[in-house]
Amino acid sequence: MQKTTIGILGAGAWAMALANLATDNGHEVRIWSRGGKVSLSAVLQNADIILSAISMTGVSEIVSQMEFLPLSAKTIFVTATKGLDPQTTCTPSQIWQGAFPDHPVVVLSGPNLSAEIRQSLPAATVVASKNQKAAQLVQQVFSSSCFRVYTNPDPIGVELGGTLKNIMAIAAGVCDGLHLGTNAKAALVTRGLTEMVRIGQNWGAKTETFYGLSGLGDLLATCNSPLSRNYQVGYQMAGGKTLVEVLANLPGTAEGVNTCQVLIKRAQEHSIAIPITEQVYALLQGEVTPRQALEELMLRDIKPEYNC
Ligand SMILES: NC(=O)C1=CN([C@@H]2O[C@H](COP(=O)(O)OP(=O)(O)OC[C@H]3O[C@@H](n4cnc5c(N)ncnc54)[C@H](OP(=O)(O)O)[C@@H]3O)[C@@H](O)[C@H]2O)C=CC1
Ligand SMILES: O=C(CO)COP(=O)(O)O
Repeated sequence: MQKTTIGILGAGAWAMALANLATDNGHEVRIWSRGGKVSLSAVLQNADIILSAISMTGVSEIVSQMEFLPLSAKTIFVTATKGLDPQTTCTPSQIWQGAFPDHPVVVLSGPNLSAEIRQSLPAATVVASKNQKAAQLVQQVFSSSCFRVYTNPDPIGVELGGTLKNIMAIAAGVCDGLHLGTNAKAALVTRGLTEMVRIGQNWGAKTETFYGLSGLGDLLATCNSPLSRNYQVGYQMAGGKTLVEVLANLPGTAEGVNTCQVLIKRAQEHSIAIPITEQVYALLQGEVTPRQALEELMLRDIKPEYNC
């Protein structure tokens, strides 16, 4: 395929794993980070693709900086951040699209623990956009024998899958940390997926997207791996540490902590039932112990599995 120029925003674990994939495929990659030597305008100049893999806390800020910088009219934006904006509850792709309405925006999300990808272990992901050509170009740029990339026409569904599973990964870490067993874990992950689908439907996402790689796939990866920072938050809190203690030693970002807070706000505004998220939030706030959170979930009113 043709060689493209890719500007990558962020130099964290995920940004560098994606940079390696594109470099290995022969593309020109320029990396920007706030502490780095290369200027933002130099990284953006004539870029075919600008990929953001910065934490949610930095997205609005970087978007505002970029609005005043020159861009190629053909530039495609790719967002790989898994979080929600605390002020607006918007997803990263909504922020990028709002600021750059004339450019295609592609969401890249899937079961992609960066430490495994950097070892070239096999993995699959999804690139989703309303602009099919843009998604196909990004698919080609990152596809390889160890990284299989699928396209998808539901960006909000793909993005929410990767974002919401972080909360369930915290809960799964608690489940394993308390040694609650395989039945409990299966129940948690399954009801967690139901909760994710309910939130997604309210947001206008397609239900089937949540049963794909970016939903169920990422849920399975992060709820079962000690490599997941979100899982580690829950696991270590179940072991008696406070959130502050866990975050002080965590390598990198656990987006589920902030996402949980934003989701509580959004669920209240839209009357969405999110019992697991509520318990994770109460735990993170120090309002309940892991055992109390478990008890609250187990003793909820009994009811049918699905609302028919
Ligand atoms: N690691 C993984 O396995 C995966 C991560 N993701 C998602 O990718 C995103 C980044 O994760 P990850 O790379 O692991 O996190 P890291 O903590 O390793 O890196 C975060 C990056 O974001 C930058 N950043 C943070 N705040 C700002 C800001 N205000 N302005 C500019 N840059 C900022 C950091 O810069 P600095 O170093 O200067 O602080 C750093 O480059 C998250 O949303 C995560 O959920 C998605 C899939 C896989
Ligand atoms: O999103 C991820 C894997 O797909 C990374 O998970 P953590 O952010 O919990 O490490």
